[in-house]
Amino acid sequence: MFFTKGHGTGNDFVVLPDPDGTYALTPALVAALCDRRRGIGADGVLHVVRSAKHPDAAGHAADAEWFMDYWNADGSLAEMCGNGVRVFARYLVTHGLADPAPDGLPIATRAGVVHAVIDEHRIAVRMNAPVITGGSAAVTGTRRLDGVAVDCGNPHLVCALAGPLDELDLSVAPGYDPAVFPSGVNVEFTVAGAAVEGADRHVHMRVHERGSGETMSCGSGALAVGAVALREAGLSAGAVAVDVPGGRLTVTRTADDRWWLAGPAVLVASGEVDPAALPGAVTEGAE
Ligand SMILES: N[C@@H](CCC[C@H](N)C(=O)O)C(=O)O
Repeated sequence: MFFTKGHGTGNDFVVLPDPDGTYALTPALVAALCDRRRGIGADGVLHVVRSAKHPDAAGHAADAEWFMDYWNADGSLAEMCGNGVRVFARYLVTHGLADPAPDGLPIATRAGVVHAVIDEHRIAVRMNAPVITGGSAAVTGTRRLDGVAVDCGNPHLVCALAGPLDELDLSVAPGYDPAVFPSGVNVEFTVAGAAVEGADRHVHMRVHERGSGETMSCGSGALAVGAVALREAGLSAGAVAVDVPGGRLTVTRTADDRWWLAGPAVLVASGEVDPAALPGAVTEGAE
């Protein structure tokens, strides 16, 4: 299987090109590819397949040629991955599978079609509007933290802290209310930052992702954090700089209610992986 490795602010992915949808990926194969010691290692897999060739995206084929079939490192599927879309767009354009469109390259996801605007260093994605759905709480260590539930296509819980983020132990998954999040949740922990140029708000964030553990960045998580920060500031439009362990993402809500997620997206390596050499000699699903 041919692959490319890429990342957006340290949120890293194995990109698997399969335009005609000949792979039947399995959770075991995805988990083996993402294994950081015995596989390639990544937070998730971006399966690059034509929308028309995948049952989860066939309904979007008229609007978006390409479907980002996103898998978490544990082999679970997710509806959305904001950094993944940006790396996916970089892959399509770099490999001549799509042209950068000035009004945005459409990409189908399980949460609908989003649009990526590409330049040399940054990729901005027009995301679907995040929806604040209410309150809930997360438990980390001995602390119970109130948070705001946000639907970005995938579920998020944004918990603001007074103290430093580096005191949190995110090697253990935070507890959450399964009645509020029956399919699990990505949990963002935030601390307000000092003012930065070009942003109305500045937030530091760490994240524990459903299906991947603590990652260096989460684009949809940054979108959720941006939505909460703008709401708390009483702003109906504005920009939020979100600093994650892997760099900076910018979330912008425009006056006409468009939501943008922007930051770097980089391809770092390409190669071939032998599924038979992966942990558990996973061959099923890799033709
Ligand atoms: N890192 C991603 C989110 C990936 C999916 C998430 N773990 C989930 O299960 O919802 C991002 O950049 O948005």
